[in-house]
Amino acid sequence: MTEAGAKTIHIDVMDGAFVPNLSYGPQIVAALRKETNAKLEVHLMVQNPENLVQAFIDAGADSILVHVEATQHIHRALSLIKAAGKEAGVVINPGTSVSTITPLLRMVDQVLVMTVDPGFGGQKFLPETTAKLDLLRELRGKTDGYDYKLEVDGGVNEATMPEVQNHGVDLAVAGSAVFDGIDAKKNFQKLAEEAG
Ligand SMILES: O=C(CO)[C@H](O)[C@H](O)COP(=O)(O)O
Repeated sequence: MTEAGAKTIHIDVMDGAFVPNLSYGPQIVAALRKETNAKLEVHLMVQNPENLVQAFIDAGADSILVHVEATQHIHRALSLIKAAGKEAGVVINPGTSVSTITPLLRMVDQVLVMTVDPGFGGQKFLPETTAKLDLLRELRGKTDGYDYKLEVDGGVNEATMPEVQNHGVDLAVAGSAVFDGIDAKKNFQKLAEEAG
């Protein structure tokens, strides 16, 4: 993917508890770190992410995203990431409103708005989530100290990319739109070209 021009690799970590699926741990991040200088963005879909952030920092993550729904100590999780000099992002599921994270917006580098319920690739984009992008952009525009990037994840493909771009996203995660089919490099380049 980096040969195709990808600057960031989004790594989905799932624990089989916060989401009904299981993926991998920090070893995969450490292995990738040895192979690439691309930005490694770790999306922790795990319960109590504050217990795991250090392991992913040690493995070489550049940025760590934690779900507000996954912990009673979201401020602690984000503080640990920031204290290590890494980028910190907060993630909200489709059923979570922006007001849940407003006390955190000053401390984050990124807000990831899930455009599907997390757990599986290949799901259908939920258009009702885009109102949150507008609100987050509006808040960022009018509030001193809000300096986060806006990101979406889930169901992003050639058909939905223009829609999320209309809502002003800075970053979009694409899974199946890139990796389904026979030529992931070509898929990525097509999507990146469309995004401009
Ligand atoms: O985090 C996810 C699943 O838990 C995302 O949905 C995934 O990263 C993107 O996959 P796709 O582009 O196929 O929807």
